[in-house]
Amino acid sequence: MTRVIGLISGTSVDGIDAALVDISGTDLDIKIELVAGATYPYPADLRERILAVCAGVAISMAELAELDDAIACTFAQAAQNIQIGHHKPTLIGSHGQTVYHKPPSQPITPIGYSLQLGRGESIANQTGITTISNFRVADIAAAGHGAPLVPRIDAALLSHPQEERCIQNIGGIGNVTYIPVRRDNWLEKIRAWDTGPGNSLLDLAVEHLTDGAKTYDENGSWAASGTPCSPLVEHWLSLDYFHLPPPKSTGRELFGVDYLHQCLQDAEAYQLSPADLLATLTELTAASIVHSYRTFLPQMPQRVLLCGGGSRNLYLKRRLQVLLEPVPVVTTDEVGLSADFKEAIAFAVLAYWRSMGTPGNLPTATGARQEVLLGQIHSPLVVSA
Ligand SMILES: Nc1ncnc2c1ncn2[C@@H]1O[C@H](COP(=O)(O)OP(=O)(O)OP(=O)(O)O)[C@@H](O)[C@H]1O
Ligand SMILES: CC(=O)N[C@H]1[C@@H]2OC[C@@H](O2)[C@@H](O)[C@@H]1O[C@H](C)C(=O)O
Repeated sequence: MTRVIGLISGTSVDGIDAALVDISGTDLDIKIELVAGATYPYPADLRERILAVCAGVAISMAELAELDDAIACTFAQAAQNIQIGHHKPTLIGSHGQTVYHKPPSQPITPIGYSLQLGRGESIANQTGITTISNFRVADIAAAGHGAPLVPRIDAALLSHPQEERCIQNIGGIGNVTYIPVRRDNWLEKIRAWDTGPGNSLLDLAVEHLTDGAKTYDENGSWAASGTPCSPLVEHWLSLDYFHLPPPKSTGRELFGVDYLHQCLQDAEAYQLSPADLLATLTELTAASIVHSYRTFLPQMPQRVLLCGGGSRNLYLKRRLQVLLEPVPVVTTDEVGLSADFKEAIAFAVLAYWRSMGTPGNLPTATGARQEVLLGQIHSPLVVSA
């Protein structure tokens, strides 16, 4: 058994999800136990700086270096905090903070680009624990998107001998892993891609409507008091991304501030109330997820398992249930895997696999030419007495 810490801050940039996990077994036959999980919010000024960079604000190289290390410090602090009261882990898997993601586009740029800040060498030195980071670069070097990487962990932890499942993460961005029944050549039949916006546009809209007083629509109650505007959703669904066949990945570069401004402009013609606007943006998330299943899956799954912060949005969950009828929609908690900490657990597992020489990507998910080892290993400095 190996005790590992998994760390990630996702595209919502709300804070660092940390999971302390005991892992045993090999490759897809692993067992995990979540010993502790916690979210450590970013200090407000650091969050603002990250969001500005994500939105394309220019910074100098010196500022970039400073930001990289400020993020590494908060990640190292999260790793220190999650260990309190527990035996020390031997490994950290840190995703870091994505600040830029450009998928490959054939034939112009066959190699994509994805930048995660919060350098692993700094986390290793601050914690005294070997840290694996930069998980996306090896997949990108193999002509993959470098995302989504969680599908192989979904396959290991959530596949089923009799049930076809979709695992739907709803973070800032949404992503799905379709897992056929676990038999024969099931691994080759897994499909995965980023479905489009998760909470990113909703969060930005709530901030805009409340002048920054609120950052998200708690439980989806505000949207639930409105009505979605169907013609607008139909119009938004005509965006190229939703019709692009997988493998595909996206980020705040597409579904960020500029896209929301376009949505607000489109909405003016319909004179929507704030609640109607939020209901319409929520519907875009739900409809784009379901549209992508109906368009790109070999068949509809027997069950959908939700995870990520958006699984707490009860209105969004209800809309998904209605659009997916008769497929049941539940959360991964209901099958024993934490919906809040699944991504952090995934980076603990990726670090574990890297330490054992096991590949972490699924070429059918990322489009990479082959399976590759993911992550760069950073040993802590040995301080001589
Ligand atoms: N109780 C709640 N009600 C509604 N929405 C919620 C609730 N709790 C969290 N969320 C939403 O979930 C978001 C955070 O989700 P999560 O932490 O899964 O995203 P992320 O990991 O940053 O993104 P990604 O998976 O794209 O990298 C919040 O920004 C908010 O929009
Ligand atoms: C570049 C990047 O950070 N992508 C994230 C983002 O957030 C959700 C979705 O888009 C997913 O593709 C990915 O994260 C998860 C952890 C993944 O790689 O599976």
